[in-house]
Amino acid sequence: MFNNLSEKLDKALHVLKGHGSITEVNVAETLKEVRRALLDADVNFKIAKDFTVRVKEKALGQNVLTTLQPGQLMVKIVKDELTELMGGDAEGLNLSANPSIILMSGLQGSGKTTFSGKLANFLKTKKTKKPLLVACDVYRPAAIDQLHVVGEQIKVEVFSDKGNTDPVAIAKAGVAYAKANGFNVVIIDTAGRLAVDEAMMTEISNIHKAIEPQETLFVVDSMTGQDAVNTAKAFNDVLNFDGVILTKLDGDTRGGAAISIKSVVNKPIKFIGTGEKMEAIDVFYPSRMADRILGMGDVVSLVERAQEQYDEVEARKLQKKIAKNQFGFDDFLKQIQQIKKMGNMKDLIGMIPGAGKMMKDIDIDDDAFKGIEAIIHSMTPLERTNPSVINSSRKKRIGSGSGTSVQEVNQLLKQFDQMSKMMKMMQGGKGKAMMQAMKGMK
Ligand SMILES: Nc1nc2c(ncn2[C@@H]2O[C@H](COP(=O)(O)OP(=O)(O)OP(=O)(O)O)[C@@H](O)[C@H]2O)c(=O)[nH]1
Repeated sequence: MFNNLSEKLDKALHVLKGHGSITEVNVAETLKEVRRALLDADVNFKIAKDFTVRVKEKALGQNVLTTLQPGQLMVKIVKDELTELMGGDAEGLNLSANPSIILMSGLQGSGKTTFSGKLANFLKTKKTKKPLLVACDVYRPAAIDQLHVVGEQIKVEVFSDKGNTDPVAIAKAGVAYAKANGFNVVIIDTAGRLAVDEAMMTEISNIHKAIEPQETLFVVDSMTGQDAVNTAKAFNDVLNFDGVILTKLDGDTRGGAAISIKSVVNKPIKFIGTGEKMEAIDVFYPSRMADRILGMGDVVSLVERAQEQYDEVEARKLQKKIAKNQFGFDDFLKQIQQIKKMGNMKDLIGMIPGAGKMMKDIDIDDDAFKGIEAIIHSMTPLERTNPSVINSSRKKRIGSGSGTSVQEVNQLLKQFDQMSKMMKMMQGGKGKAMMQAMKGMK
């Protein structure tokens, strides 16, 4: 996420981060570089210019150069301004009505259908709501099918009416169905077009008038940069929407949309989409995003994601197994699956302060665990619970079964052995011995 921008800002702020004396001249030079970095990230020219002017004014106002740690203060000012630019505080959804109606708008392919599913899943699991999805794309039957597939996947009911060509009527019928059947949130997925056009705007505005949603959300593909901002403006002029959803932030987006959208339409970004899976949704926190852009990581979100996957009962079972030396490959597999549920690896690593920069040239694919999983899947139940039985002929069989080499099998066995020892030590509180063991690990 935003690798290029992070790298450029890091370079721009290098001097201020304590790598040289700070003078009025290099502060000015730094700000010029910051502006260049923002422009390269496709941030609107005026926004980038105003941003640096504000940072400069603040720096002057706080007499940065005379403070004890001018560099750090400057970085803080940049961070605060970046946070402010992206919206200040996080803003949630208004779900006070029963049912609360949420209308999705946006261009075709922006990710409306996917996000509708993600949001329904999010509200169901986190806010214990009972959502209903309503399919209002009357032009593409495939779009209705897609929403049904999503609904099945997350176990949320989908309301549709395939023969009906009137999206307003479907939306109204969907809301009536929700009221009659005890759904307290209605998420209405609408049809998008390839570009902003009058027919689409009239249609969405008619749906909007007819159902009076509590939340009208505008979904936009962050990869489209400045176009995203222009489209947002066009939709906002017609719908006066309540919030923006930025999708595809997991890709190689330059970041311009995330930074500029709030100041152009004066509406908060409420959620971001970070992948194709239903779990790849995050509440948008401007301050955490600023931390990430400035390479400071986002430990809070990382811990939150870990907590979401944390199952106390399972954790206790695991603890007992470790204590009894019974931690096997099946348990290991479960752990891997839990990590995978937390999101894609590059994204997770980017949340660790400093790690994003360190790992920027290393290609971490989402299937980083594929080899390990294949090896474990090729083991027999006995081998999984009791790896010591794995002799050389078993290793050969596992290697050919998993499409890996005997060396790879050996490597995994060795790492697993070291890890088991380490976990045992952690249980016993033998910190020093654990450090010794860790030295031998990759
Ligand atoms: N990588 C990534 N892909 C996404 C994300 N959100 C959606 N997609 C993908 O983007 C494509 C378009 O998403 P849809 O949800 O079908 O878009 P839509 O806005 O409903 O499009 P129409 O129904 O055609 O109007 C699909 O292939 C999704 O899997 C995201 O956050 N990250």
